[in-house]
Amino acid sequence: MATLSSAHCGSSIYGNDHQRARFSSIQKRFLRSGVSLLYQSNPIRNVVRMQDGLAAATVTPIESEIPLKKLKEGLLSVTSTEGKDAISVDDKGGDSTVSITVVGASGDLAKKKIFPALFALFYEDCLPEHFTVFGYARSKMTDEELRTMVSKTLTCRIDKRENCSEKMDQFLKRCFYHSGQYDSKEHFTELDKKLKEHEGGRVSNRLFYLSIPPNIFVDAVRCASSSASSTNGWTRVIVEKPFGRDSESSAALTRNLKEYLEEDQIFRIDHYLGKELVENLSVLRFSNLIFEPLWSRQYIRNVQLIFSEDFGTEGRGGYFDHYGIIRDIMQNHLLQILALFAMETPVSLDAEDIRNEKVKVLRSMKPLQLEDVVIGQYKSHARGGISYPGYTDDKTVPKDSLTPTFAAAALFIDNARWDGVPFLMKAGKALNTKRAEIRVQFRHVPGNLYNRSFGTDLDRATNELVIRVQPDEAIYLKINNKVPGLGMRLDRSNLNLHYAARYSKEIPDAYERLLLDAIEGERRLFIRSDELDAAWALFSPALKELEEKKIIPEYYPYGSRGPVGAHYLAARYNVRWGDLGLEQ
Ligand SMILES: NC(=O)C1=CN([C@@H]2O[C@H](COP(=O)(O)OP(=O)(O)OC[C@H]3O[C@@H](n4cnc5c(N)ncnc54)[C@H](OP(=O)(O)O)[C@@H]3O)[C@@H](O)[C@H]2O)C=CC1
Ligand SMILES: O=C1O[C@H](COP(=O)(O)O)[C@@H](O)[C@H](O)[C@H]1O
Repeated sequence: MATLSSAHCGSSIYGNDHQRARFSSIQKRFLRSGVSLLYQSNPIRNVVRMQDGLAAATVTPIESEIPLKKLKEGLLSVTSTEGKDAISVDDKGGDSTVSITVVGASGDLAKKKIFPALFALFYEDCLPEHFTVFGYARSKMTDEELRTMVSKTLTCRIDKRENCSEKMDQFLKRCFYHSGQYDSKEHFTELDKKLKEHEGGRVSNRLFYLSIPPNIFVDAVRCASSSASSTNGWTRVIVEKPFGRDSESSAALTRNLKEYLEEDQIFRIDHYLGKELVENLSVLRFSNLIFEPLWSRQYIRNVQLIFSEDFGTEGRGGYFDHYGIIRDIMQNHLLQILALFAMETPVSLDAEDIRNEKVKVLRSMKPLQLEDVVIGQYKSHARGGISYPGYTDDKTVPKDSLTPTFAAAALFIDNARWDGVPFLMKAGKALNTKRAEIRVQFRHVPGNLYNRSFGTDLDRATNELVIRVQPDEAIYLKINNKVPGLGMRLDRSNLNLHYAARYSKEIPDAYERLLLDAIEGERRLFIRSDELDAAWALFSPALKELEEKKIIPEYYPYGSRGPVGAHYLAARYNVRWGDLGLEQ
């Protein structure tokens, strides 16, 4: 019997019923050929994967009596295309390899996030046995210089420091560099040659991470797909945002990418979907009976999605000025959270089932109305003897720029569950705090016996569920509680799940989860093209109007709480921002 060893990298999503059912049908066919498989949830080590109607399994036999006569090196790889009802046995011998090419390796995101995430996966033993990392960019660098650059950004987890430098050395030895233009097929052909050398004749799987400015996405994809695609394994491309700047440009980008790639090869990344607490949203809601019955207009008064940073656009003003905060944060990160929050129960945890539900929510929403948006821009401010620059003080930003660095918006979902419930978003740079959170404010308790204890301010008495995505991850529920003692005094207290106190394990960076998923072919946390279209349809008209009418943003001092207009907007819907209370 073939057995599979267990590990910790894959997620239990692979163990859902639907996938188990598919696996069991493949298992039966295996049995006919004299091999039995055990279902195993870890897809990397055992390479047991179920994806989009395609199920694939690679099994390393441990017991010698397994009848795998026709296979070399004890490896069996089987793929089955659902629907076509076909199983092909691949007996090439040798296993597969994954080559990860970071296109734009000299850039900020590559250094800050991608290489460190790859190292963390390596450290955790989550990368396949045979993998290579290639940096690709125009800058001239040797392999050694890339390694030196990368090494400066690597850290080991606080809870895992053993063998740290040894592991870093091992990882760096797997990193290589190729210098080339993004629009040169010839240069990608050279890369292909190098990749092949490292792949050593194994089945080659290739992941390209486009960490470059969006205007060169299509050039890079054209060249990579024609000159450096895998010929016998998969080729996938991770595309970074921005995916266009409105409906038209986004559709054009999708069209152009699809000239060279199939939709299932495109992994549009929204790193907020890789954050631990965003991933936990569905778990919280669908696996706890106490929440799901409350998850509707009947009990929820409003939902707030809040993002704030306590620094400005420093260093990224050139990019930012072309997009602004609505495109940078709201149309993607906050809207994705909203869709996950508000979707109906998916048929299963399969990527397509989840994404189908997200699209339905997005398509049920009313496009954002101009009167439901407030925009702001930070101005310079001196505090404690330090002077903080205004947005337009950045040399890469035009002095007369009207680009919003802050926005608040009210959105509505026109469906039976959410009719009339305001979903308020607020996002800003250069504010007084750094945080991202979801706040769910519940309705007042009808005929509350204890109303007298709260006076006229009933808002103070309503329950609020806060999911603090970052920093210092937590989920807490504000409840009314009797202050211990002989009297009858109530206060507001928190039932608090504070991650640092509850879990000793360091929370992985979002990019780790997403890179691992892309390697595994798990698409659940990536944006499908119809989701993207629906997301742009909500924001494009208001964005166009804001720009055409040259609406002047409300100026707010660097480090403040942002424009007061945000409060008026909330008040119009009878809402008070939850992050501004005395006890938050
Ligand atoms: N940085 C961040 O925090 C985030 C970035 N992103 C997205 O990720 C992608 C990469 O971001 P980031 O690393 O900041 O980008 P960079 O501006 O640092 O660009 C990455 C690399 O692309 C090359 N490059 C830059 N400008 C041009 C140009 N005009 N023409 C050709 N090549 C160019 C440079 O490499 P070389 O000159 O060596 O070829 C550069 O090192 C972008 O799409 C960005 O929007 C998304 C979220 C956050
Ligand atoms: O996508 C982006 O996200 C970052 C914030 O990401 P976080 O994980 O640090 O919260 C933001 O600074 C940047 O402007 C935006 O492009």
